[in-house]
Amino acid sequence: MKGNVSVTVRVPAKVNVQLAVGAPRSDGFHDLANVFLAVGLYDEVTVEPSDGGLRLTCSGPDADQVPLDRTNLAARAAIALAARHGLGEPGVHIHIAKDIPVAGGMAGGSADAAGALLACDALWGTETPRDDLLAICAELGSDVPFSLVGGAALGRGRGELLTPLEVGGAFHWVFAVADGGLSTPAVYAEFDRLTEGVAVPEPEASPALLEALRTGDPSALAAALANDLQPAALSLRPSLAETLRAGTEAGALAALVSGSGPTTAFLTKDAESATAVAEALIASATCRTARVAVSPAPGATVL
Ligand SMILES: C[C@](O)(CO)[C@H](O)COP(=O)(O)OP(=O)(O)OC[C@H]1O[C@@H](n2ccc(N)nc2=O)[C@H](O)[C@@H]1O
Ligand SMILES: Nc1ncnc2c1ncn2[C@@H]1O[C@H](COP(=O)(O)OP(=O)(O)OP(=O)(O)O)[C@@H](O)[C@H]1O
Repeated sequence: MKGNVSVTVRVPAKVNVQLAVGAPRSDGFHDLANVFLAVGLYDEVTVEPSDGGLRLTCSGPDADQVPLDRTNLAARAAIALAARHGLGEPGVHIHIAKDIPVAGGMAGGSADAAGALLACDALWGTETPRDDLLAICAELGSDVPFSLVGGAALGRGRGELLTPLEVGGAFHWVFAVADGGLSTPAVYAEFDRLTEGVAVPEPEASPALLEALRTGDPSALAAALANDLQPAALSLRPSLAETLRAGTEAGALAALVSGSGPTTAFLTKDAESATAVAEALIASATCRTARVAVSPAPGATVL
């Protein structure tokens, strides 16, 4: 074990620039072609030794929506890592400084899990091999491996089998944060309901989209953005259509629901346009707030 220092890890949010969803599998998950892009909105996870067993605290504007018991994904990550090394019940205080919208389709809980895992590994000096960390991430949730890795990646299987992707430039985004969250399982269930009786094709990554990422071309990426969960999120939250329209009318190149929503994402041509779209979205009163962010962002990083 290393000394009594604290360790802080910074972890990005994500947007799915393509989310192709297949038919439901026998284990209840869906096979995906999930093109993840990490964006520069971050949670920070700090861990330090605790005499009182596992303790969790959270700060930030949405902190009251974050569970502070063992169901929190960050707590589950610490418990899983301790078990992997036979350390028993972890004596650790985990603090989450939360800036990623909660239940917003931006993988906030997954970010905290990846952050806690990396931070505890550093605090405890357990030096877990990267592949083992990724395997623990995959057990914690389908989005968690990407939160560790960051950048851009294609996720196959249920999203946990990652292939890194090249990104040729910076993309400027606006994220409109909605009031309240959407449950990810509920959105997948709505996808199943809406596609009942329809032959759902095998999910495939779009070559045009991968090329747009590779060349860093925002107009080409805007034309290729696609989210198969968007009709389901709109069905559960019809008011999101107004937010999408407000951002498009304000000059965004393209608009889509982020993952399972209800956060909506707007790709813009540059930083100046992103600021203008964010201001217009706030003025439209079709969202709680709007945030600008640049991608790609690095994965979980010890500060
Ligand atoms: C919508 C996305 O955020 C896009 O990246 C992810 O697919 C969701 O990933 P996540 O929140 O890490 O989801 P998990 O915690 O693994 O699974 C939660 C629930 O979402 C549904 N789920 C998730 C991933 C997947 N490939 N198929 C699914 O059907 C299942 O009902 C599952 O029980
Ligand atoms: N560390 C955490 N931060 C936020 N929510 C958490 C955390 N751990 C568990 N949860 C629970 O998970 C639910 C989903 O929160 P989260 O912010 O991860 O959603 P999300 O961003 O929509 O996830 P995804 O994009 O991966 O589907 C919350 O409503 C909360 O009850």
